[in-house]
Amino acid sequence: MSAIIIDGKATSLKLKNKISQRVASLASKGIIPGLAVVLIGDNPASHTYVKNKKKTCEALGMRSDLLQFPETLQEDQLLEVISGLNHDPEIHGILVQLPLPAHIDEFNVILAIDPEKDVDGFHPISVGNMMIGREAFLPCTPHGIMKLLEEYDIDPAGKHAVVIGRSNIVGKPAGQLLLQRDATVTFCHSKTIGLADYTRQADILISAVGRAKFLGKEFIKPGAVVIDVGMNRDDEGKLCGDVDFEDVLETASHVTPVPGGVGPMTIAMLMENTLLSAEKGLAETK
Ligand SMILES: Nc1nc(=O)c2c([nH]1)NC[C@@H]1CN(c3ccc(C(=O)N[C@@H](CCC(=O)O)C(=O)O)cc3)C=[N+]21
Ligand SMILES: [Mg+2]
Repeated sequence: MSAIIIDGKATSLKLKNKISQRVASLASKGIIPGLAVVLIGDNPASHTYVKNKKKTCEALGMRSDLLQFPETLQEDQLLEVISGLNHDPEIHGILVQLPLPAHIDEFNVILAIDPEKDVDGFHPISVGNMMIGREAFLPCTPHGIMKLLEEYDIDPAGKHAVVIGRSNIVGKPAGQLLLQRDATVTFCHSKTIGLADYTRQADILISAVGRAKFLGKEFIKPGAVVIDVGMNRDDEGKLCGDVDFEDVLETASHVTPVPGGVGPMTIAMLMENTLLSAEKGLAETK
C-alpha cells in the first residue's frame, strides 16, 4: 500500500476560490482587502515567497503593496514604516518578512504591528489569544496544516501528535492547535535524545526542522500521517522537505510533498487572515 499524497496545492485552490468570492462581496461594498509586505535586504528565497504572495493577492482581487528596503535600513526607520501602515485605513494586513537583518530586533518589530493587522499571527496578543483558545489571527503555516488534516478527514482527537521543531512560527503553535483538537502532543527538538523513539510513536508527525530528507522510514510508525514543513535544497539544488518522501511512501498512510504540500496552504491562510481583517473593518464602519 502506498501512502495518500496530501495535495496542498489543490486544497489551497479550493480555499482560494472561497476567499475570492468573499473578496468580491466586500468589493461590492467598496472595500478591497489590502496586504502590505515589508521586505528588507535581498535574500533570494525571500524574494520568491514575497512574489508568490503578491501574485496570489492579485489573483484573488486583493490589493498588495510591496515595500522594499535595503539591508542597511535601521530599526527605528522600520518602526516608522510600520506605524504608517498601522494608520493606513486601506491596509488590513501587515507582514514583515522574516528573517530580519541582525541589527534589527525581531521582537520589537512584531510588537510594533497593530494586533488588528497581525495577519502572520506573531504578535504576543495573537499568540496569547490562540494559546487560551480565543479568537485570534492564527499563524499561517500551523493553520494551513490543520486545514489539510481537516480536508483529508484526519481527526487529531486522541491521536499522538509528535512535532519536531519548537520555533514560535511553526513548531510551538502547530503543537498548540493540535492540542486544541484533543491530540496528545509531544515536542521534539535539537536537544531531544533518541528522536526516533518518539517519532515512531507518532500517529501524526509534523517535521519543521530544516534538514533535507533526513526523516526516512526508520522514523515512521506504519500508518502515520506525515506532514513536512521543511523547505530545503537537496544536493542538486532542488527544493525538498525534511522527509525522504520516496522512502516513507510505503510506511505512512498520508504524506505531504514539498513543494505542493504545506507551502501553498501557508499562502492561502495569509490571504484568509487579510480578508478576515478587512471584513472586521466593514463591521466597524456600519
Ligand atoms: N513574516 C513572515 N511570514 C511568513 O509566513 C514567512 C516569512 N516571514 N518568512 C519566510 C517563510 C517561508 N514562507 C513560505 C511561504 C510559502 C511557501 C510556498 O509557497 N512554497 C511552495 C514552493 C515555492 C517555491 O517553489 O520556492 C511549495 O511548498 O509548494 C514557502 C515558504 C513563509 N514565510
Ligand atoms: Mg508562516
